[in-house]
Amino acid sequence: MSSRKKSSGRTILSRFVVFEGIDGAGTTTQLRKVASSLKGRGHPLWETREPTDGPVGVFIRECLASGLSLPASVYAYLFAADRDLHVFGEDGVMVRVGRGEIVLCDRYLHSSLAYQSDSDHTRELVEDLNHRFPLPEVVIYLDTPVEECLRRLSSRPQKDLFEQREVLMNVVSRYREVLRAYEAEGGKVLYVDGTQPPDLISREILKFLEGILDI
Ligand SMILES: Nc1ncnc2c1ncn2[C@@H]1O[C@H](COP(=O)(O)OP(=O)(O)O)[C@@H](O)[C@H]1O
Ligand SMILES: Cc1cn([C@H]2C[C@H](O)[C@@H](COP(=O)(O)OP(=O)(O)O)O2)c(=O)[nH]c1=O
Repeated sequence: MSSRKKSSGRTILSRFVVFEGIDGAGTTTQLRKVASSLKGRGHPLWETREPTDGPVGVFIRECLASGLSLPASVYAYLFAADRDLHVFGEDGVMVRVGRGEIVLCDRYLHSSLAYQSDSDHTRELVEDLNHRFPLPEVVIYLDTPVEECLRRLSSRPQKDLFEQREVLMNVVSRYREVLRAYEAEGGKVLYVDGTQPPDLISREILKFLEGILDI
């Protein structure tokens, strides 16, 4: 099955599945559970994440962990640079979906649009920097209230730069716009209640994916 579909000009990559949500929403937990289930069914898949474990991604994580308050535009450039290698690199997303793998990715360009677009100027910059990247076939959005996320994050040894109430409240409202625009471009979104027990969530996600991927 072709890995590329055109919709409104943007390439939509079949078998490319992205997990999104604010910090603490449960994306890492769900990606791991869904990956384990799909591997158990014999599907070749790649578990990946942004920021990546590549050189730019590692640098970004160091900046976030240190609380380095760079302008949103600078983070936009950094995430886009990390994404370029992640998507177009020799062992990246494009190559892997092209050879039939399912790619499960914890965060993608939707995070840039939600976290870095804190003004009209940066929103335009983020859109410019990300318009050449292909879109995933599916986004799984973990809809978990900010207060619940903050409660979960409180058990972490340190808070990253964006893990603050006011920041996350703004990110949630931007995610809504971002995902509506993605759906208008032909993307499929599953909005799942992130406060449910983890196993219930992953069962809901797998049921949704069974209807879309040939799994
Ligand atoms: N559905 C859930 N209910 C309660 N706690 C959860 C749930 N999903 C994840 N958690 C817990 O919340 C914390 C953050 O989960 P994680 O998957 O790392 O979130 P994210 O990757 O979105 O930041 C972890 O301690 C995890 O065990
Ligand atoms: C991919 C991406 C992540 N981020 C942010 C979201 C997170 O605060 C941080 C790191 O993501 P992550 O390691 O997924 O943090 P968490 O597990 O708490 O969700 O990077 C952006 O601001 N823009 C982006 O484009």
